Amino acid sequence: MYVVVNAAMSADGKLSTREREQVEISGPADFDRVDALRAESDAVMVGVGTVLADDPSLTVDGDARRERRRDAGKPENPARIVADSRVRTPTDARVLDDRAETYLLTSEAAPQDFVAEISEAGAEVVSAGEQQVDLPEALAQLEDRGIERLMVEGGGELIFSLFAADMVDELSTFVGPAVIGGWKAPTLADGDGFVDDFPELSLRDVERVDDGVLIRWDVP
Ligand SMILES: NC(=O)c1ccc[n+]([C@@H]2O[C@H](COP(=O)([O-])OP(=O)(O)OC[C@H]3O[C@@H](n4cnc5c(N)ncnc54)[C@H](O)[C@@H]3O)[C@@H](O)[C@H]2O)c1
Ligand SMILES: Nc1nc(=O)c(N)c(NC[C@H](O)[C@H](O)[C@H](O)COP(=O)(O)O)[nH]1
Repeated sequence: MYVVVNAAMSADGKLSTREREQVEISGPADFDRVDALRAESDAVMVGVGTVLADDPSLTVDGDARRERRRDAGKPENPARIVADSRVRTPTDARVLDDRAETYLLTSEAAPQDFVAEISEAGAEVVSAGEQQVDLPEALAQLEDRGIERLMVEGGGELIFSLFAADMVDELSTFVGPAVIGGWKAPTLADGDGFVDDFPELSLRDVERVDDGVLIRWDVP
């Protein structure tokens, strides 16, 4: 599986405010690039923190892009994946609508009645790990179901775990023209953080987009 992480951060490296309120960091050209990236992917993944904060739909916006996918014999929208160890996704979340297939990755710690409810609401539940989703195991199960190219949109906790599991192949960050600040505001990689053995990145390219900068890194 090839894993691309994409996120937008403020000039000071934050993904959103300390209230975890979504901020439009990207401009129109960057949002359009994100839509194209979604359309090129077999699945788009977020952590449940992002579902609770933003209620994203994670579908492809551009009609022509959805049509191209159909012409290529693919579903109109990529699958959606939510890492949600204990099933905190609300049953009325947009990721559970019928516009795309949705996988909920959970752990053995997920209450069985929540698992039943979320399956009834339309998600396919994949269980891996004891307390937290075991990402390598869960993503291997999804690879068996044909997900080869995965785009991850965040947030910071999930992105950290993917780096910690050495599962990221590519990182794109749009750095936008705002300062958000705040000790508690989510950053690109949160979780426990690394103290040594930092993942090394190799700079692929840098481009001016909207009023910010798009930086693309390979993770060798
Ligand atoms: N600017 C951007 O590009 C962007 C993108 C996405 C999210 N965001 C923002 O990020 C914030 C949410 O980020 P976050 O870090 O709070 O949550 P997150 O989206 O990273 O979700 C984290 C949650 O995922 C679950 N999870 C399951 N298995 C896990 C694992 N192995 N490792 C880590 N988490 C696992 C846990 O319940 C954990 O609490 C929101 O404020 C949202 O607006 C911004
Ligand atoms: N690329 C990007 N630039 C931003 O400025 C920003 N705030 C996000 N945030 C990502 C977050 O996950 C959002 O929730 C989804 O981008 C919304 O997705 P939908 O349009 O609802 O599908 N992402």
